[in-house]
Amino acid sequence: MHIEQNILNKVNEWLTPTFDEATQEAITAMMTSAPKELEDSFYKNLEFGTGGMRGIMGVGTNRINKYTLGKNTQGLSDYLHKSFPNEQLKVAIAYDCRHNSDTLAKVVADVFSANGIQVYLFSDMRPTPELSFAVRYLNCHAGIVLTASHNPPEYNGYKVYWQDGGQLVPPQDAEIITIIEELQYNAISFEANENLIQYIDKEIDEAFISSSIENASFNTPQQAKENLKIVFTSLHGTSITLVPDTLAKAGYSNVHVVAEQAIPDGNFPTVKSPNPEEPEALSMAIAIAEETNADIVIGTDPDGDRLGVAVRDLDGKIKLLNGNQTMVIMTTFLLEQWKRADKFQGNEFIGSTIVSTPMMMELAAAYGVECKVGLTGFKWIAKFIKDFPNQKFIGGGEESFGYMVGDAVRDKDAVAAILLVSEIAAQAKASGSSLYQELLNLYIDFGLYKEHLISITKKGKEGSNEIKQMMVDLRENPMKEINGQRVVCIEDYQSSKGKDFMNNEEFEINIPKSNVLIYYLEDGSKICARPSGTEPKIKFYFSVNSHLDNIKNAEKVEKALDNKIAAIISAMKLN
Ligand SMILES: O=P([O-])(O)O[C@H]1O[C@H](COP(=O)(O)O)[C@@H](O)[C@H](O)[C@H]1O
Ligand SMILES: [Mg+2]
Repeated sequence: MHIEQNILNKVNEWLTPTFDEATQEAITAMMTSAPKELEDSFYKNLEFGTGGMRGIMGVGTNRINKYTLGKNTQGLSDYLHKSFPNEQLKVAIAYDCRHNSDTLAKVVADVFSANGIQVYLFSDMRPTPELSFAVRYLNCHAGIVLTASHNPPEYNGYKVYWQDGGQLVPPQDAEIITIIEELQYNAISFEANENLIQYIDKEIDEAFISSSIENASFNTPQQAKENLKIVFTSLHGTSITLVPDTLAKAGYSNVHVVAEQAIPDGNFPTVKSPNPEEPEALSMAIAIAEETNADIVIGTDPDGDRLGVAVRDLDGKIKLLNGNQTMVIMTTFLLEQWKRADKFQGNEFIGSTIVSTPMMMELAAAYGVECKVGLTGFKWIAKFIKDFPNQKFIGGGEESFGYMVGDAVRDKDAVAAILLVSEIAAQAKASGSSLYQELLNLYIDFGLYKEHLISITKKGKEGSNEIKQMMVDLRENPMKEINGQRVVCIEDYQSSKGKDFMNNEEFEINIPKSNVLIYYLEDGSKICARPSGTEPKIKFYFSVNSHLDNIKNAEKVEKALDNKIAAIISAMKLN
């Protein structure tokens, strides 16, 4: 196999004494046994994606290891010193349940401390939203979480937070990358200053739990809370450290924790994928809910920022909701609470993303609040809060099972979202309704919106090129008609240009550029295509909708919409 010279140059650098023996030995072995893997490991440097940097653990510039993360941290330390001269810099660090997350967290802490930066390091694994909270609580300049969220076990990652508690957004991420790229590996200071590393745990936990309860509790009577039977699973991840405690403190005593999945384990042994987006992830919890006659099933991803919810439908069958459905239920509930408490001042907003359900806009309009819509990634919702300090954020979410209540945490937060969804379910049950019934009521008011996501995995350098090519093909041969419906508008977020085919007018898109295409069809359907920024995948999002006149017809209408999505998928040759 031929490996390009520039890749070989990088490989040779990693065979010098700057790198430890184990690293050098691993590289030497790959040269003969796995040249393709060697190429994938070195052909580029890790990049910031939708949710920080993510990659497979191993040797190389395109892998997660102590050198790539050490270099990131050295670059970030330099950038912090430049951004805040003459200040005692402070950072908070958390990590998840993955292999090496704890040791990599210590490497990151060491490098920051070696650069004279005060470090607050969680003494054990914690959910990502707690880190966002801690950054603000401890007045830190930045924060890091060692996690690859729900990715497969061989992955790890580096989420970076700024002083507002939100993840880095452009152009700041590019500025930091420039500094990191200019650094040599031998410029990393690995020698810890232990005096600057302070371990944190209980105090932050208590503050975080109190804040979650304060933000996501809405006067639910104690009896209603006790009557709600919850099954909860942490899917071997971090949320076990806080969620049962938070639910108990909030008054929910009828909680069954899935014991087998409560054991943190980076192999995620009982699931194919620890991602609540995958219907299979909650199957163990759902089985327990069937046995115990529970009302609601809730599961979180390994870093505790996404949540999956399953509830009983009108026939009592357990039904998994998707991220869009939980998002509209939670948002409506919040808006309704604000309305009832007469809290609206005219400057409130909710937040969502361009690939999430358009129903969010309808909800906002109905309550007379603004819906700000950003690119994919919760960091864009957090940025709205930072950029519009005179407006009040009520809540917001995205299709990929993430939700945020209020602005104490500046990233999606499954801990607060679990409380909120429990409040909704408990209040609905107490009034003889159910969470599912509440969703159907929304469909009567706003139309039945059905969304679906397809992800096509394409790994490595070749896969990444194929994904790029698929996006190029979509741009070069714009679809005029899909499944018998005219394409009435196309938005290209890479060129920031849209075209309305009804009046043949072009328009500018006023949000930052990103490799995303959106098609709108004549019948109100919407299709988005984009490469994932966290995994080697291309994603296609479908949204269709229909009027619903009577709850009794919901199942029939939903089925018809499912069929429509299936027909669109075949028309686009994606199956
Ligand atoms: O993976 P998490 O839970 O950190 O979540 C991250 O990735 C998701 C998927 O991104 P992509 O479609 O680019 O893969 C984003 O929606 C989310 O906002 C981001 O925080
Ligand atoms: Mg996550």
